Amino acid sequence: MDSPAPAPTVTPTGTRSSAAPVAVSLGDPAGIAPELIAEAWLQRRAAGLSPFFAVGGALTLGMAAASRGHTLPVRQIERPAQALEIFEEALPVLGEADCAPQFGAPDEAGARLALHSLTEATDLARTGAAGAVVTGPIAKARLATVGFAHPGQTEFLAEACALGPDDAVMMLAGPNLRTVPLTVHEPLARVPGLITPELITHKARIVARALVRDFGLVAPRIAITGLNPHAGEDGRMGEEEIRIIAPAIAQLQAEGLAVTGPHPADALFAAHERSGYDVALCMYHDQALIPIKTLDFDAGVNVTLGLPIIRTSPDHGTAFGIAGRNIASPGAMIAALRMAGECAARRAAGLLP
Ligand SMILES: NC(=O)c1ccc[n+]([C@@H]2O[C@H](COP(=O)([O-])OP(=O)(O)OC[C@H]3O[C@@H](n4cnc5c(N)ncnc54)[C@H](O)[C@@H]3O)[C@@H](O)[C@H]2O)c1
Ligand SMILES: N[C@H](C(=O)O)[C@H](O)COP(=O)(O)O
Repeated sequence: MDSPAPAPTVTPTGTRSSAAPVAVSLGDPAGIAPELIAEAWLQRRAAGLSPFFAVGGALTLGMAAASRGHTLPVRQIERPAQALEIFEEALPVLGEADCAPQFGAPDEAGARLALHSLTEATDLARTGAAGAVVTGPIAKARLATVGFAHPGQTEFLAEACALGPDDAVMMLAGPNLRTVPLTVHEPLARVPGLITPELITHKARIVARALVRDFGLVAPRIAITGLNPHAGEDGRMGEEEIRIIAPAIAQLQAEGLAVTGPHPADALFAAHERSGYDVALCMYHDQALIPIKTLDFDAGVNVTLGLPIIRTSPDHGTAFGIAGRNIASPGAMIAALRMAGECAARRAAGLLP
């Protein structure tokens, strides 16, 4: 692969000094999010986490911690800023919305609490009362039953920030890899019709800007995949690469971005290829998410690029099958909290435009 030199990075200083605490939404309370939020607070010092607070769910969080054999000190707060004062002693919880979940058995009350917590946490980040929002995983089909009309939280956040759905870009980031799905929660049969040069250039520009602003890369290298086997093999296995993807890449290169491709996706995630780029822009959901969840499941973070606010989430879902059983690993939740704190500190320090 055509591999430019590694992009230098700018590192923020004082990543624990973000002015406002991080707001955490509960996700589906019957899933693993509450126990992992509790576990992350218990590990806050060793993990070096910035202060955070949960939006609602004091009882839920206590029950979730108990399912892992912990007694969790929880303290109600009335304003986000109070989280900074008490974070060392107790897990701050803002608001009294709650339920008594049966772990592994999602219900309507839980879906309503999840939606309320997500909405409130997002609002707090939008107004600046929270420095970032970390969202617990939701089951989209269950939230749809209580009025959630979006394919996922990414599109919900875009609308809450008065942006179009394509202006909020999903990136999965782990220690070994960053990937972006160009098309996201779409049936596979629709994907070829959704891939356009405009969508590729639009999302690639958002990715490049965000990797500079929020991740401190100086000149991010973006590898763009093909859609078809062998990136179309010169048109013998599909023409999207020739008609759509290559012209978009040429346009981005003309703008001075460090973009390569279209790359055959099958080999792009091998170790020797990964050192040649900072992010892979892939054509559809599973092309992007299979490699990262295979390589980095326990430390993978879903981060939304292009928003005026910072939003991260663990890469996993609700995992109802293991909720409340002291099995779920807190690694990705801790990584999401850490990344939110670091990105908030970068923006607060104004290191980069
Ligand atoms: N950020 C989000 O909101 C988000 C992300 C992915 C999936 N989901 C939703 O979650 C629901 C379940 O999706 P799924 O089953 O495809 O994915 P999942 O991530 O919930 O589970 C996949 C597998 O990984 C295991 N697993 C998940 N998290 C784990 C952890 N922290 N430690 C150990 N094992 C873990 C599960 O037990 C399961 O075997 C769906 O409704 C989906 O929409 C939400
Ligand atoms: N596509 C994501 C995944 O599989 O991990 C996930 O569904 C989360 O999407 P939102 O952040 O848009 O809810």
